[in-house]
Amino acid sequence: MNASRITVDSVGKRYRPQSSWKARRKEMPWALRDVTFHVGPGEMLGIVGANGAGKSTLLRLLGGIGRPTEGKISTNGRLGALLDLGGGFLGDLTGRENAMLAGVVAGLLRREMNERLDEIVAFAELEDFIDEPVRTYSTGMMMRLAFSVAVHTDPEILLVDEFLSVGDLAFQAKCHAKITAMREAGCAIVMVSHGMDQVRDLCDRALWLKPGEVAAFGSADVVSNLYETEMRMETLRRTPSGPGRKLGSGIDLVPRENRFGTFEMEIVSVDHPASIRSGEPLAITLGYKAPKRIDSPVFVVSITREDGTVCLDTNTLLSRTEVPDLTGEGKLRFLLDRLDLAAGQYFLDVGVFENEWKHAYDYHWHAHPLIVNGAPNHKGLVAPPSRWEMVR
Ligand SMILES: Nc1ncnc2c1ncn2[C@@H]1O[C@H](COP(=O)(O)OP(=O)(O)OP(=O)(O)O)[C@@H](O)[C@H]1O
Repeated sequence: MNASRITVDSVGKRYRPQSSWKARRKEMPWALRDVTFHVGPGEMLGIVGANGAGKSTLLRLLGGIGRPTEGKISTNGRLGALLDLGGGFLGDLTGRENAMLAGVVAGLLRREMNERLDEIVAFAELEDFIDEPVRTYSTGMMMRLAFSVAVHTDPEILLVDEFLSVGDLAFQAKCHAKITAMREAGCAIVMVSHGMDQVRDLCDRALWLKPGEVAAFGSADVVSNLYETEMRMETLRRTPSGPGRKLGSGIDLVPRENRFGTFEMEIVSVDHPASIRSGEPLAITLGYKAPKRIDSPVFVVSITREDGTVCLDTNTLLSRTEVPDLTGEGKLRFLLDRLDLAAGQYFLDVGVFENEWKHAYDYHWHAHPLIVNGAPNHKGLVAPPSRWEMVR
């Protein structure tokens, strides 16, 4: 039981150029180099890194697709892989037929799959569509089916590529619960993710890849913090110095003081009440301006206390709000049904980020004050509705 499910020893991968004789003589760069780790039963490893860092290459190698150019990978256990969000399905076959096929490919008998199909379909919430061809499915439906099949084939090793970024919140919660149950049953999981919160929440350890090298490997908390620190440094490096700008609300924004980013896209207005009573709703409307098209940026809102304590920190990725590619000017609203904070002085920090968190386009830090009044019967940070009762 204690033996590793996955052992990766000094693995490197260099693709062979396919195109011309001339290209073939040129050496390709290493897509991966010197990667070493192991994943034991019940452990979960997150792989993080920017585009082209080698995450999918590593996941594919773990799944037995292709061979490492150097080093050795050994796996010990039945493999379930979810590498391309259901892209492996055949469009003309129905959901049921595809599920059956995927299960048999994963090593189950047809009889075993027949017994599990109802459960698979119910988990994927596709009862009404399972006999339709999958070409009529949305990406979300395909992903739900692929995930459901993968987790119902009793894998001892599960490889997943970004699956948790698709689908609604309720389904995500179900996936999380299923993953926890699988880990408790001894399944080793490797997940590629761009979301550091997800890595922190779900994974024990994380591997940060940069093109051709391992940038860090260790506890999920430490590695995701390092990754985020690098993102902050990159934002600072890219922030041009220049004149400040006054927002309509009278707020002064000064680059490198309370404003950071490349400013390829800007937050041009932040509308919110200057003060609210504890327990009231809060709406923050962000006006943006993007002279050139920005691919699905991530909007961020956090509420911090004067002393730097973060009271709330959320973003469109975390709340699974799809932000389309944006050009020109527009607005976006963040709504909090109630803000149960203790009375005091807070700041709304707002930002818009590159969709893989590589850097900020525009981030306003401690520029927008918010005063919370009321809540006389609470000390501390939060002040939800409360009462005392004598128990007899
Ligand atoms: N089949 C292939 N043939 C040649 N080069 C490839 C192939 N697949 C990937 N590469 C190259 O290997 C490197 C790593 O790519 P990989 O897709 O593994 O990165 P990634 O971290 O998964 O990126 P992304 O987040 O964009 O999916 C890149 O330089 C890529 O161009």
